[in-house]
Amino acid sequence: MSWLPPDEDDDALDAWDDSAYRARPNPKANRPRTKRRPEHADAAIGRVITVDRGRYGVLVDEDGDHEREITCTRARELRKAAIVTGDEVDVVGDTSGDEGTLARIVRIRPRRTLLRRSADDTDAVERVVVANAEQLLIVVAAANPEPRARLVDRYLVAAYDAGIRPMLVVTKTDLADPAPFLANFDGLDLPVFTSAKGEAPIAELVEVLRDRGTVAVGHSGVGKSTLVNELVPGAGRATGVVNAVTGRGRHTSSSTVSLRLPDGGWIIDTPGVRSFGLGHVDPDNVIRGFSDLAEVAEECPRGCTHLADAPDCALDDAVEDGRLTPERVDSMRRLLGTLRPGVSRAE
Ligand SMILES: Nc1nc2c(ncn2[C@@H]2O[C@H](COP(=O)(O)OP(=O)(O)OP(=O)(O)O)[C@@H](O)[C@H]2O)c(=O)[nH]1
Ligand SMILES: [Zn+2]
Repeated sequence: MSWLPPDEDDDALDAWDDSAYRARPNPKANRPRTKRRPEHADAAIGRVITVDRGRYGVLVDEDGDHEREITCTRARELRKAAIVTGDEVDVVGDTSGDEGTLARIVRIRPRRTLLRRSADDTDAVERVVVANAEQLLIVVAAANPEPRARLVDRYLVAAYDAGIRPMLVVTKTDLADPAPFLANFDGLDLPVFTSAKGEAPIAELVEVLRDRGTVAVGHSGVGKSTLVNELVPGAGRATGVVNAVTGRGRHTSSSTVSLRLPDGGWIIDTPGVRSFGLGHVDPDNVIRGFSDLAEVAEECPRGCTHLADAPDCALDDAVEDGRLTPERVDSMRRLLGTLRPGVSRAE
């Protein structure tokens, strides 16, 4: 994991690091660093709930008598390891959380799941989005902005790759009938919720979100923050106005934040993105995100690429006999085409 968020300026962080003085020539300071460093056995455990330019908001003693949010910096020994919202971390130093105090994250605990994306499909460098989430709430609008099945396909691939259970919410059903769009996902074991202005399915969502960590993703302007604000009264997630011409939202929520649900569990709101690169995903794993196709592909010859030019690909037979729609197969093939270098795309 070599990715460092672009807003994390290493030099600025060093100013807070107690080992920064090592940069000055000082013969007496030449002892190995490890000897000077305590093992941090007394470290407190916390959950990262906000990340903002090298500062981490960490909740310690969660659900305990002394639960508090403290502000942390990162220890130099973590080097460039990305610390993301949802990470469980060990913190040392002043963990009182008092005004003006700054503790230090010294370790990232093993992650149970990891949602990742890449800048684009040809870029194998992954960007860690969120750690330890159990569910992915994919939010799309029935209109304004127009829903894109391919973006949802991408989220699904990322979810399976991360070991996270996906769910779909279609908002703005007061503006358009979501049925034609939803037909794309008929063959999937994908829980679907619909939401209209003033009629969000809050009670249903509260049930599926309860006591779990859920990360909400979606294109800018789909109404994700509106939904999060209803789920977490007082969350104050900024909501924006969608440009009537472009259908795009202004970038209103710009950071990834964990919010505690009143009935238990966490919802992690992420900034709206237009694309979700999968350059880090092994092409062989892509089909797992298309579970309706994966089932059929079991009948494929060994080593089948499932691409349009693959001989005897079972996906073609399934389209012919109506078990699969051409759109579904095409959607996966396009995605595979962008991930497999050198393979021509049927665009
Ligand atoms: N008609 C209609 N409008 C909605 C609905 N949900 C949200 N909106 C509007 O859509 C616009 C965008 O909503 P936001 O909640 O800011 O969208 P977002 O997905 O959080 O956008 P970013 O913060 O840019 O990521 C706002 O003007 C909302 O009032 C809905 O169900 N129906
Ligand atoms: Zn095949």
